[in-house]
Amino acid sequence: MTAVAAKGPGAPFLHVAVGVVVRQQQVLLSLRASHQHQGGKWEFPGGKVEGAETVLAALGRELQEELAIRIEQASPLMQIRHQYPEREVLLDIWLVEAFSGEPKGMEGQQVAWFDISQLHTLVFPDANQPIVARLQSLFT
Ligand SMILES: Nc1nc2c([nH]c(=O)n2[C@H]2C[C@H](O)[C@@H](COP(=O)(O)OP(=O)(O)OP(=O)(O)O)O2)c(=O)[nH]1
Ligand SMILES: [Mg+2]
Repeated sequence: MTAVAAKGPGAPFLHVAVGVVVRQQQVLLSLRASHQHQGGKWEFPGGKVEGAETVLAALGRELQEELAIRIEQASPLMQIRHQYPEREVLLDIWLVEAFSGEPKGMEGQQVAWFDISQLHTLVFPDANQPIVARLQSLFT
């Protein structure tokens, strides 16, 4: 069962597996559909952790479903707890250092590679700012 959205301290939060897929100095992003929560913003691909799944298993499943790639090597990068007005999320963020297949938007979403040095020009969900900062310090 997926944790449901609710407000306030101690309330259930949404556990989200997030993949920072890197290749050379670039990172892969997907555009969230306008009808989604935080729609119209660029995201790191991923999605909700389901049931008893590990975060890495959830990430593998989501990257397969959304991009048709298979993770070959990944390591934990950071966690971010963020309270949106509508819901609280725990982003479990992994660096995906190797993968097989060529990513494509399997759910009709726009996907693109961006130079890490250009990430500051894009609009991300509010929770993501620390990820962008970390990547810029790691890759420059
Ligand atoms: N994937 C992803 N989600 C993010 C990022 N930043 C951020 O705040 N989120 C939030 C937005 C959503 O509230 C939540 C992800 O939930 P979601 O509903 O899109 O997950 P999902 O892919 O399982 O979607 P679905 O199958 O239910 O459509 O995490 C990010 O960089 N990537
Ligand atoms: Mg998703």
